[in-house]
Amino acid sequence: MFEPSSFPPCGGTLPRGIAPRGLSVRGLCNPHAGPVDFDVPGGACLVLTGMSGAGKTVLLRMIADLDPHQGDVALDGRLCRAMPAHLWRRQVVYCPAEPGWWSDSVLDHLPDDARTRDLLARAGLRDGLLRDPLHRLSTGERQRLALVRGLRQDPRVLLLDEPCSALDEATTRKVETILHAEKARGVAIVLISHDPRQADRMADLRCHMEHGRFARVGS
Ligand SMILES: Nc1ncnc2c1ncn2[C@@H]1O[C@H](COP(=O)(O)OP(=O)(O)OP(=O)(O)O)[C@@H](O)[C@H]1O
Repeated sequence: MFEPSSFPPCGGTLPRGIAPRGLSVRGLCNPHAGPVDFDVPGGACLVLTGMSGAGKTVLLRMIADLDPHQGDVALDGRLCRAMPAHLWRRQVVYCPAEPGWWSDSVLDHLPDDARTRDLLARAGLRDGLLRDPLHRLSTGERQRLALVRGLRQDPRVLLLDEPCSALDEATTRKVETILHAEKARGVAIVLISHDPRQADRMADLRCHMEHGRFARVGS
């Protein structure tokens, strides 16, 4: 059974000012983005903005430990580099702008149970979609399904790359209601959005990226 607490914090003194709570990022960089430093407490949403190519996706992929990087990322003072990758990614869930699927069957990706059906309903998705082949689903349906798949892991951190880019206004609001509920249960969210109104509705913290760096930081 997975026990996050079985990975101890790094002794009494955490390296380079890493926060003892929430998501903490210090000196994170690779050739395409960074270095950046920031903290997202549990229950808060950092909205990441910036022009196409600014480095937003690269930043999320480094936090998820999917791209090579230097610097430190920690959750509740526990360093990513001190933890097996699969355990890190079970807690720190990345939902890409274009979700990947390893089979065409929705049921290969998430179980048909009450929790899934509840999440589907809250995301505005019909139950019957569980029996459909993935290639028949719309872009927006696949986008929301990927979010449901991520939420099924009960993440501590959600890294969301334009999760509503294919959605209409009403469906976007349903997804935002889900994200507010995740915040209320203490999940830290990093959300890439090109929609200023969504940023206003969701952001507790804001960072605007230019050329791989944070050009503006605010709340
Ligand atoms: N593995 C790689 N090799 C070479 N260049 C890369 C690699 N990964 C990312 N880049 C480059 O880094 C830059 C930042 O890419 P990134 O995908 O993070 O942009 P973005 O801010 O998410 O843009 P968008 O809003 O269009 O999604 C881009 O110029 C991209 O081409």
